[in-house]
Amino acid sequence: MIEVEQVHKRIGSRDILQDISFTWRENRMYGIIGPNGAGKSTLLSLLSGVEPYQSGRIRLRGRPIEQYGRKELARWLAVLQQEALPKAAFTVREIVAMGRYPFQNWLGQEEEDAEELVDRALELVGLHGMESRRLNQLSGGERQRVALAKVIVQQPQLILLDEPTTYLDIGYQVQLLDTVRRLQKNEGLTVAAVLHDLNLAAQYCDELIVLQDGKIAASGTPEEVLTADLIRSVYGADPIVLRHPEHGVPQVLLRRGKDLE
Ligand SMILES: Nc1ncnc2c1ncn2[C@@H]1O[C@H](COP(=O)(O)OP(=O)(O)OP(=O)(O)O)[C@@H](O)[C@H]1O
Repeated sequence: MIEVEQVHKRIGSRDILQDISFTWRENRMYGIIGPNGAGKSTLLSLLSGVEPYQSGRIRLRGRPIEQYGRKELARWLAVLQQEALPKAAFTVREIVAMGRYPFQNWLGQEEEDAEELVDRALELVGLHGMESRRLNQLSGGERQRVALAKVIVQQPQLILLDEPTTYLDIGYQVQLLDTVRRLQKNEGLTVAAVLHDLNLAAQYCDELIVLQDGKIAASGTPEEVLTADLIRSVYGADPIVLRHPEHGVPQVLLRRGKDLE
């Protein structure tokens, strides 16, 4: 689905990403983790085709990403970014329906019944009944769910999520990631999410990539990657790593400073 080969991204005189290589397959959920400023969002922008890079190669379904037109990319790749929602006072329903733009002809018509898709997406994210509310009348968490519904109506093969759980309380964090994971499994999609919460990353992702200073510090299954040593060396925190009592995946407990004992 995605092949990234020795990609290098420079902004000004700074190397933001260096020597990035990996292959992502269909029907998998990938997590991108790492400290602030490591290059996670930049990597996601490169994969979505909106950012150029200096050297290396990104191939989507065997074709270099540069060869795709905007609309063609949007027909099978969707990015969840709350900041990318329109600022003006559109209704929830209007915004979610905007996810169908790539499928419309120049008259704004399309073959699929978009209304039905919008209804289903609103239902899936629990926003049914709020469809005529305006975006500026919603909380951060509700807006995040609008952004997910807009992604769902796009019916993408690949979903890129940039910190999707920001603004969400723990109940909605689990609900959002459950929805994404169910969709990924039911439709056989590829999903990649930048996540700060290592415990959620371990529970939802098949594989993780750890970025540090623009380079891949580790990659593999959560079991392989989330060790106390790795977390210490990448984040400078000294954690306790346990197994989840139900799922067996690694879970990270933080320790406060020794002087506070
Ligand atoms: N337009 C830009 N101009 C200059 N530097 C930039 C630009 N965009 C990003 N950077 C720098 O590139 C580095 C990587 O940024 P990026 O946003 O990809 O990191 P991140 O891992 O997503 O961080 P965070 O966890 O804080 O969101 C940072 O040091 C950032 O300051």
